Amino acid sequence: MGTKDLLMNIISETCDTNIDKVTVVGTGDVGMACVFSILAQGVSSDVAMVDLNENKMMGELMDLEHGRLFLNAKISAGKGNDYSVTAGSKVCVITAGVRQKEGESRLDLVQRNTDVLKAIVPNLVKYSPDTILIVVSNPADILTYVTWKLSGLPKHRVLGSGTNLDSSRFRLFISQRLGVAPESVHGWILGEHGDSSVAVWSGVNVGGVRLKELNPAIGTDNDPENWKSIHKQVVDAAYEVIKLKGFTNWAIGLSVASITKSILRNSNKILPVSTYIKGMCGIEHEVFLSMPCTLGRNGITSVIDPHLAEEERCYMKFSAAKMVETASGIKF
Ligand SMILES: NC(=O)C1=CN([C@@H]2O[C@H](COP(=O)(O)OP(=O)(O)OC[C@H]3O[C@@H](n4cnc5c(N)ncnc54)[C@H](O)[C@@H]3O)[C@@H](O)[C@H]2O)C=CC1
Ligand SMILES: CC(=O)C(=O)O
Repeated sequence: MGTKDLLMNIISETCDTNIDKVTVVGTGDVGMACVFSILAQGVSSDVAMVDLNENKMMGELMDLEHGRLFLNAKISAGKGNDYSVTAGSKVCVITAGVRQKEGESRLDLVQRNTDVLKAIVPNLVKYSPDTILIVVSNPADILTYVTWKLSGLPKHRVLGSGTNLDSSRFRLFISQRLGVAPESVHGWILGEHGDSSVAVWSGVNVGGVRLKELNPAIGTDNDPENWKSIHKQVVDAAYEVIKLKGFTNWAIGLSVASITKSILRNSNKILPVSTYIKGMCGIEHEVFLSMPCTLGRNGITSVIDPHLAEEERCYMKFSAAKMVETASGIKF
């Protein structure tokens, strides 16, 4: 008898299945920020990772495992392109692909990252047919559409991380002007995760008071206080961070953890994520853009009609037209 047998009497098999399993594809800067936020916040206790760059991924796995004493979670990694490790995932987060270099827009990445998705999405669905897919790779809205097409999954189980991040930036910048906490500012950025995003100034409220009632010109060019510049700050935010450190990762990691948590906890929380919006806001094309969506273990269970002001509706249509134009050139 060995030490283990002398120490313990085995009375049943350990349970190897976890209803909250999450896979993250891509263990670059964004993927690892997602993994770390999900683990550190206890969103899931079973995280699998896949990346073509095997050395980087195994290095990340070992580094995290050395901290398992503090995480109490199972962490696994599929060697090379082995997706069997992802089997049974309730949520799969796709962060693989190229990122913007200084001067590039998100839309510039569309064909390169579409090609990357072709190698990933069928494998995820093969091993986790009941999964919910969250697309983070850029351009996130178009790639969510591509993922939906490649996966064959119903619309409510394919979503993009969308403007959950942009809305976080929006609420932060408003909160900084007002000297309150970001969570006490209620405001939404909808539409594209990117340059044509739509700031819903008509709905921004703090302490139950709509700022538009106090300052009817808010968000317009006629506002002497120029609150509109905050939206420009949101649009410029990623470019500014990329200029300074080469990429963005921490905020998107936290944003993805919050979306994942809302799904796994069956929370019915409403978050701005990228979803199929044909038929909404006068949009007639098959596009994915961010709208306030209710999230739970079935994925997206409802989409809120944001009752946009006329000008905001025009911006939303412009955002949709931009997506259609960019998507029309891609081959997949
Ligand atoms: N939606 C959002 O809010 C945000 C999206 N992003 C996007 O996330 C993506 C990833 O960015 P980073 O992590 O900074 O890039 P990175 O270069 O650090 O990591 C990308 C990883 O993808 C892996 N990869 C490439 N092809 C693969 C494949 N076929 N299968 C598996 N793994 C593959 C690479 O080996 C690499 O490790 C970019 O497209 C970036 O623009 C970045 C920040 C925010
Ligand atoms: C890079 C990017 O999409 C972001 O940080 O918003």
